[in-house]
Amino acid sequence: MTRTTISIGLFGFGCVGQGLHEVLERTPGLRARIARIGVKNRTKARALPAEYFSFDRDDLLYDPAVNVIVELIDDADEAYQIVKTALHLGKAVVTANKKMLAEHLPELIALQRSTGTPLLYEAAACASLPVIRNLEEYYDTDLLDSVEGIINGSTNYILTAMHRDALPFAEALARAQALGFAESNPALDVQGLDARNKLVLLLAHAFGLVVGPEELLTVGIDNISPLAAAYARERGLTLKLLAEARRLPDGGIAAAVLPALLAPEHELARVQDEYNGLITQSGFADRQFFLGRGAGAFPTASAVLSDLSALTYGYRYEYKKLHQNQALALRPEATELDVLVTYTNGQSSLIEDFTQVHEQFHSRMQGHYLTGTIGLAQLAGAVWLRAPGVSVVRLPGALREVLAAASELTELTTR
Ligand SMILES: NC(=O)C1=CN([C@@H]2O[C@H](COP(=O)(O)OP(=O)(O)OC[C@H]3O[C@@H](n4cnc5c(N)ncnc54)[C@H](OP(=O)(O)O)[C@@H]3O)[C@@H](O)[C@H]2O)C=CC1
Ligand SMILES: N[C@@H](CC=O)C(=O)O
Repeated sequence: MTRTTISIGLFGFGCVGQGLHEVLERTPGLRARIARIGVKNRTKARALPAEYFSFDRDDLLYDPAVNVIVELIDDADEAYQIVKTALHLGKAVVTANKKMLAEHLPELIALQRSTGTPLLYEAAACASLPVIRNLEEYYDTDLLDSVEGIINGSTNYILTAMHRDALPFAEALARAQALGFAESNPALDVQGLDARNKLVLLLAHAFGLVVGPEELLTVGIDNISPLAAAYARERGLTLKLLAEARRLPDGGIAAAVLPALLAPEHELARVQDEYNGLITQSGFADRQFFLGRGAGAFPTASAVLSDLSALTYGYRYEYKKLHQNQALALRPEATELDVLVTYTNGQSSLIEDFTQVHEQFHSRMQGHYLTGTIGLAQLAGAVWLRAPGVSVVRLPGALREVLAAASELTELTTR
């Protein structure tokens, strides 16, 4: 789309939709105007005159004056219908809906190709951080080794408030909701599912690997035990929710979302409040660190604005790495990691799933913990992982290849 004037059919006038309205008012350089706004609740008071609003999606989708659909609603199923219809109608789409994208990515990529219509979604991963376009355009896939980071603003806000301000979990979450950072269903944030949905997008643009969200091991911050928190505190480690995707030496990819303990000098340990931080590691550029606000009305709207601007010069995702990497696959069975597991009585057999146990602690009052090395596939399939009273946290260190680790060990013992 290379029109100079964008006429927007905007779906959603909540935190991000209203943020976009204000951002557009204050950005006269971009010739974009909101023609109509699709919302759901007929009785809600609105900050704009009633004639702007419609409760029928077809009023926007089939309006010949609308040439771009911006989808900013909190209902992933309805969003999917809107986006699909818009692409079929040849209307460019900008969306921030990572749940909808992660659940339908293969179909939406195919649809962009068959209709020749662009679908941009920079705001859907890390809000204000320009990660998608960077991963898509800047890094050659052969040189990119890993992306790892804090990619959910609400959980980082909650963990910061609990650690720095000593707020209880429920109060910290309530503040994240009041500030507009959390999803309408905050379980998506605290259970790690929002980070998982974003990781699906990062995998596609970083490595050309399209996976279903359910293929990624995901553990949130809703189950961190007091014993795990005490373990971190006593050792001066910082708890963060991390998403990681890493190329293995055999060419496969290891990826997961897990709470993790970080040494205080780690860049990500210093990412506070709703900020996100993403580290890329690549062959020649080496280690790079992106930092910025990962949630909120204006930071998210700024990414939507950037996509709108990109549409005016004909930008679209080409998914180049997807074509280069047809054989790439997730390899959880070839990956291991070090974890801390805290548990209550009756779960002691979980020790059998570990390839190495480093430490064990048992207390009738405080519960039990062990630290050790476990395969990613083993962890993902463990029945005890979701059992009441069990809490799993990654220890410092990357996801790594099982065979490489084993051969390093042999090398060490034969020296
Ligand atoms: N908040 C943030 O920081 C970020 C949010 N996002 C994503 O942006 C999207 C919007 O989030 P946010 O603005 O926070 O959500 P809000 O809950 O603040 O607003 C949701 C909006 O969607 C509208 N809506 C819901 N269902 C429908 C429907 N069936 N038809 C039409 N309109 C509907 C609501 O209408 P009504 O006004 O009538 O209730 C409301 O205006 C989500 O996908 C979210 O994941 C992405 C990055 C950051
Ligand atoms: N709920 C999300 C909003 C932005 O994507 C988050 O907290 O990161």
